[in-house]
Amino acid sequence: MSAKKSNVNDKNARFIYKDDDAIEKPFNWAQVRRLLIYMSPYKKELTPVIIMMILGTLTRLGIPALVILAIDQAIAPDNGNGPTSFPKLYLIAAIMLVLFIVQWASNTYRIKYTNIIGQKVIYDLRHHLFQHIQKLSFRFYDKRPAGSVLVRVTNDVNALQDLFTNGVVNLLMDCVQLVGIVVILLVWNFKLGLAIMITVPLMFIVSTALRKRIRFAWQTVRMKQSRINAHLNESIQGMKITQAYVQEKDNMSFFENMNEDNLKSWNKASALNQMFGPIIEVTSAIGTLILFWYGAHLIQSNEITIGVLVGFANYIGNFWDPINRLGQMYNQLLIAMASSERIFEFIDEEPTVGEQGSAKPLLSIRGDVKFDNILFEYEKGRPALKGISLDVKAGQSIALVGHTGSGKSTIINLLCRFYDPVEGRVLIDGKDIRDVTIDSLRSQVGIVLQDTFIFAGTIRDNIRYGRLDATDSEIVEAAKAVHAHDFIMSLPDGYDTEVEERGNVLSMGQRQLLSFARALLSDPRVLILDEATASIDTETELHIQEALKTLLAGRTSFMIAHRLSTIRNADEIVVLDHGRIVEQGTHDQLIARGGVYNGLIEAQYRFLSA
Ligand SMILES: Nc1ncnc2c1ncn2[C@@H]1O[C@H](COP(=O)(O)OP(=O)(O)OP(=O)(O)O)[C@@H](O)[C@H]1O
Repeated sequence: MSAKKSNVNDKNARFIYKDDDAIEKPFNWAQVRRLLIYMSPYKKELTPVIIMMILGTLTRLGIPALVILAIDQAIAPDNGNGPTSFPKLYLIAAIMLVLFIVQWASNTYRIKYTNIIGQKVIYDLRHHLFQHIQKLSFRFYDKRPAGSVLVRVTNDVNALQDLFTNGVVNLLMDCVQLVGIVVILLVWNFKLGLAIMITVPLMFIVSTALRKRIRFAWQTVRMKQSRINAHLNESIQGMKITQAYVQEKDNMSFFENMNEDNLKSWNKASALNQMFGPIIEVTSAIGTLILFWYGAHLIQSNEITIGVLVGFANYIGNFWDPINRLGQMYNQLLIAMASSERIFEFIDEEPTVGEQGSAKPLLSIRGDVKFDNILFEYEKGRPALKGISLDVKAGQSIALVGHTGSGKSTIINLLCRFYDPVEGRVLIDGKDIRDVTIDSLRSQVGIVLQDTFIFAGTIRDNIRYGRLDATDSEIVEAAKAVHAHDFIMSLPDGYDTEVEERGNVLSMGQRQLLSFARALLSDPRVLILDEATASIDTETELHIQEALKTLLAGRTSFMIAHRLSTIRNADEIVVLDHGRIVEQGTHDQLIARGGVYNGLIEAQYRFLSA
C-alpha cells in the first residue's frame, strides 16, 4: 500500500493531505474472482441476460450477412447479369425486420436486467462493507480519519457500479461480437478479411500508448479531486475556527490553488481523450480504403461478389466499436481494481476485540466490577495503564480523577471492551469480560460521553436510542426523571422537535440532559459517565446534579469527574497519574492525606476564585 503525503505548494505547507493510495492497480485475477462472487447469488437472473446478450449479438452479426444475400441473390443475381428477384428480396427484408425486432427486444431486456442485477450487487457489497466496519474495533478507527472510511463506503463502491451494471455483460458481448466478426470475415473471404485487419496491430500500438497517457491524466484529475474533497471536509468541519482566527483569505487562496490545479489537469485529460476518437476514425478509414481497393481487385478477378464487398463494409463498421469499448473497459477495470483492493482491505480487517467461539451471553448482572492487575498499551512499548487493580462493589460510585492523559478514558475503554488489556483481566460479577458475548456486555454497560452524540431526528428518537422498544410514555418518564422534560416542552414541537445531526441547535447542558434520559431509558447496571467540562449556568448545573442522582441510584458507576460536587459525592475517588493509581479513598480521606488529590482540588479552587 503506497500512501504518500502531498502538499499542494510550499506556501501553503500547513495543509498536508495524504493521497489515499494509487488510484489504479494492475489487473488482478484473484480480485476479479472475488468481485464476481458477489454476482453468484444472481446466477438465475443472469442466465436469461446472457442468453439475450448472445441472441442480440448473433442478430447483429446476421444482418450484414442478409445484406450480402440480398445483393447477390435478389438485387443483382449472377453479378448483375440476371433480373432482380423481388419475392426473394421481400423475404430477405422480412427476415431482416424480424432480426431487428429480436435485436431490439433482447437489448432492451439485457440493459434493463443488467442494471437491476448490478444495482443489487452494489447494494450487497455496500451492505457487507458497512456491516463489517461496524464490527471493527476502536484500534481500526484510531488509525484512520473518518473521511477515508467514508470514501470507501461511497466513492470506492460507486467506482464499481459501472463495472457491475454494464461492464461485465458488455465485456462478454464485445468479445463475442469481435470474435464473431473475425471468424465471419476470415471464413467468408480469408484474403480480404486478413487485408482489412492489417490495421488492427497498428491501431493497437498507437492506442495503447495514448491510452496510457489518458489513464494517467484522469488518474491525476481524480487525485486532485480527492484532495479538494479532503480540504473541503476539513474546512467545513473547522469553519468556526477558521472564522474565529480570520483565516478565510488564506484558506481561500489554498482552495483556489487546488481548484485551478484540478481545472488544468481536467483540461489536459480531456484534450488527450479527444485525440482518441480521430485515431479510431483514421484507422477505420484506412481499413475501409483497403477494403474497397483490394475488394475491387477481387471483384475483377471474380473472387468475390459486390454483395460480399458491401457486407464486409458493414461488418467493418461494427468491428471498431467493440475494440474501442474494450479499451475503455480495460481502463475502467484498472480503476475498479484499486477500488476493490481498498474495499477488500477493510473487509479483511479482523476486529482486534473479537468474540471467542465459546463466549456465552452475560446474564443479568449485579454490577460488581474488578480490574485485575491491568497493563494496557495503545502503541507497543508505551503503556497507558500499568498495574491497575480496582475492586468495585455493585451500586458503588467511583470518580476517576487525574491530570490530562493520566488514563481515565482508557479505564473506561477497557470496561466497555473497546480494547482488550495486554495483561490482566476485567471482571464483571466475577466473569472475565473476554469470555462473554460483546452485545450482552455492552447492553448492560451504559455510557454517557462528554461529547454527547445527537443524531439527526426528533428529540423523542434521540432518547429512544437507549432502548428502541421504549413506549412514548416511558420516554417522557425518563425525560422527567432527569429534569429534561421542561426544556423539551419549551421547544417548538416538544418531543417531536427535529434536531440536526450532532444536535447543534441544543445547548451543551440540554444535550447532556438528553443523553442522561437516553441512558436512564436503557437502564444499565453499570453506568459510565464522562462529565462535560464546559461551564454551565447554576440552574442547569442544579438540574444536572438532580438528574445525576436519579441516574446513578442503585447502579455501579464510573465517572470521569470534573465537577467538585460530583467528585465529593462519590463513594470512592480513584486518582490516576501516568497510567497508575496513586491514591484511592473518599474525598475527606484524600484531602486529609494532602497528596495528589489535595493538590488537584486546591488548584481547582485557585482557578475558580481567580
Ligand atoms: N487512541 C489512542 N492511540 C494512542 N494513544 C492514545 C490513544 N488514546 C489515548 N492515548 C494515550 O494514552 C494515554 C492515556 O489517555 P487517556 O485518554 O486515557 O487519558 P485521560 O486521563 O482520559 O485524559 P483526558 O483527561 O485529557 O481526557 C495518553 O498518553 C494518550 O496520549
